[in-house]
Amino acid sequence: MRIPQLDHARLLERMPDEMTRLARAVHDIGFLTVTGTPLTPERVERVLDMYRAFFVLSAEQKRAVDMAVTGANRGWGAPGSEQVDSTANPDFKEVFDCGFELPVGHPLARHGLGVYAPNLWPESPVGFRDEIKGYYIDAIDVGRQILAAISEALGASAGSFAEAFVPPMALLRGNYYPQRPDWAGERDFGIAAHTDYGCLTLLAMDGAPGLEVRMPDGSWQAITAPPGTFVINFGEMLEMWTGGRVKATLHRVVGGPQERISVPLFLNPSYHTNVAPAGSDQVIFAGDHLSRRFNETYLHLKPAG
Ligand SMILES: O=C(O)CCC(=O)C(=O)O
Ligand SMILES: [Fe+2]
Repeated sequence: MRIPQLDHARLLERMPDEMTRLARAVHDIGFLTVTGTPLTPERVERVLDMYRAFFVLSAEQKRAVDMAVTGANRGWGAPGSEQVDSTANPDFKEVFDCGFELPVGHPLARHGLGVYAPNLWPESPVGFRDEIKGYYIDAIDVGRQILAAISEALGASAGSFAEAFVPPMALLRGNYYPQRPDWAGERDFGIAAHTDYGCLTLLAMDGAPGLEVRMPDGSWQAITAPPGTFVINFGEMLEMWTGGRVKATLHRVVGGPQERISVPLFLNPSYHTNVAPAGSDQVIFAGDHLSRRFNETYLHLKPAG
């Protein structure tokens, strides 16, 4: 089975064969690639270069924006700061996370919610904040367009979906994977097997190999994409919300001889969106699910004890 390759323009035009392929991809594999979005290869290269220039800074410099001394997940996450699989060791990747900042006076701002925590921006590299923030905004738009197409492909109205993402708890991450370390054993991963927590992940990467997807037959299939092609997958909330019609698929990075940078945009709905199966009488707030998963996986957010 192959991971389907879709075209953004054809999805925007709602071309029937592309919509059918989309509906199958979200259900059967839960992974696909998309080309032809407004996020050009040159733009993605610039974003990758910015993250690369940040990650090569010394640990001492990066510590100025270390999320570990905050109560949230904004800024730098050192190697070993996240454990996405409790049966594996903490991941050897390092990350930089930024998220949605609520406008001053927004009703949710009063609650000091970690999922809308203020961003931490490094002083170096120059231009980092503008480049990354700009990409964050535009990547959310592309993610929303793909979600709208999915909602229509599944027979729901795209409009009813859209308001659930205002304001989004979207998180943009830069992942840096060094070469797989000499000391790494069988429980050590760049990122251990996990499902993403939210709805849709729009994942850019530098073209180096590393990502593996758990296929329906249980095998791990390698996938890579050049800048400008996006790997799309789905998270736990969308699987719940759609009653399993969209799959949240396991994936991992074992790591190899080549270092690697990837940039996932995790598109999550607004805090009070009910992501319980549509039509059920359960209530599961998106913000509660996301906070719980953050608290389980970021070592500095784990409750003591
Ligand atoms: O690096 C990758 O390709 C995947 C990253 C990932 O799965 C994640 O950050 O959730
Ligand atoms: Fe992931």
